[in-house]
Amino acid sequence: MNEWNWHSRWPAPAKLNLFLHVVGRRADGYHLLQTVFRFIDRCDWLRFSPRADGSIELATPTPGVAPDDDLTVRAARLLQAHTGCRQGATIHLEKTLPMGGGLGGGSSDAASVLLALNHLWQTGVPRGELEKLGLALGADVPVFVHGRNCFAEGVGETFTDLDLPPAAYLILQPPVLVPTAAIFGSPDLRRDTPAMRPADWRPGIGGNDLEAVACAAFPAVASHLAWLRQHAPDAMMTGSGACVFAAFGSEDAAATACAGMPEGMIGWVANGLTQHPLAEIAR
Ligand SMILES: C[C@](O)(CO)[C@H](O)COP(=O)(O)OP(=O)(O)OC[C@H]1O[C@@H](n2ccc(N)nc2=O)[C@H](O)[C@@H]1O
Ligand SMILES: Nc1ncnc2c1ncn2[C@@H]1O[C@H](COP(=O)(O)OP(=O)(O)OP(=O)(O)O)[C@@H](O)[C@H]1O
Repeated sequence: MNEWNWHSRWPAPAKLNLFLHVVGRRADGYHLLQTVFRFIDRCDWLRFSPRADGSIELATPTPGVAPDDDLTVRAARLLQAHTGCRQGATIHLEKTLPMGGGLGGGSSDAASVLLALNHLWQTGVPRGELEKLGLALGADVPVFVHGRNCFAEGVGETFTDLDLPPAAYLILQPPVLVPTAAIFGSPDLRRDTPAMRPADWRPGIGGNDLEAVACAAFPAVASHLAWLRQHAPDAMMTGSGACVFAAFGSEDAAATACAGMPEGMIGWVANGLTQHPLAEIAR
């Protein structure tokens, strides 16, 4: 795709988990999931400048994250190490997505860095190999590299692609940062939901097994969910929280519910994407 170059502004879209079941646990403690990932049109944005000195610099440090720990920097260095590439880059990251929001913001940033620098450095790593590389950075990174809405299994790295109908979502952003590891580590988490066949899933099937634990630990998640359920009974949490969302029949209906939010509640309308905006790169 020739239109992507060093002058481009690269999107890193958010995801929603349209359902999320915990169906088991691996020996290393990671959980076996079944989930449907849907990309939405709310994004972080990245720009890159080339560097001849081979170093990776983040020009816009993320508040609360040391630059060396930032998933963007770690992704760029991982690609360098994997390919032996001697080129560097300065990364500019414009954050829109909340951290610890269950929208996969940091994971999406990392995936877009892998896709963008693989293209800009011309390192030619095939997408399937990039997905595996991404898994070393986090369980949510591979799906953003994969680029298709899908039913995911394993720890979230085995995909069955899905064509999802258009949908408008109202997403509420409780003012808390939910630590994913603490939710998965809770003794109260149910880990034995029976697995389903990907072909049997339809929109509306399944809930989020992490929701009860997150609501108990973070009352703001519970109160936002309770408010949203008055307008849309199918509302649920995405990922390990904190954000909660519901699908509406139209963007107008979602916007009307959004306009009725109580003072101080943060929420916004987003549309489901048919695929990741970088889905065709490196395919
Ligand atoms: C909840 C989801 O957002 C659903 O899409 C993801 O499963 C979380 O993916 P992520 O944020 O990329 O998570 P990671 O950074 O890989 O893992 C954070 C922590 O969550 C726990 N974790 C994560 C994923 C998984 N399938 N099982 C787990 O038990 C592990 O304790 C891990 O140390
Ligand atoms: N570029 C980045 N953007 C956001 N978080 C980052 C970044 N780099 C590192 N992090 C760390 O990753 C943590 C998780 O961030 P992220 O926004 O991916 O959470 P999340 O939306 O809950 O993701 P998930 O849905 O994957 O659980 C943050 O609390 C932060 O410490």
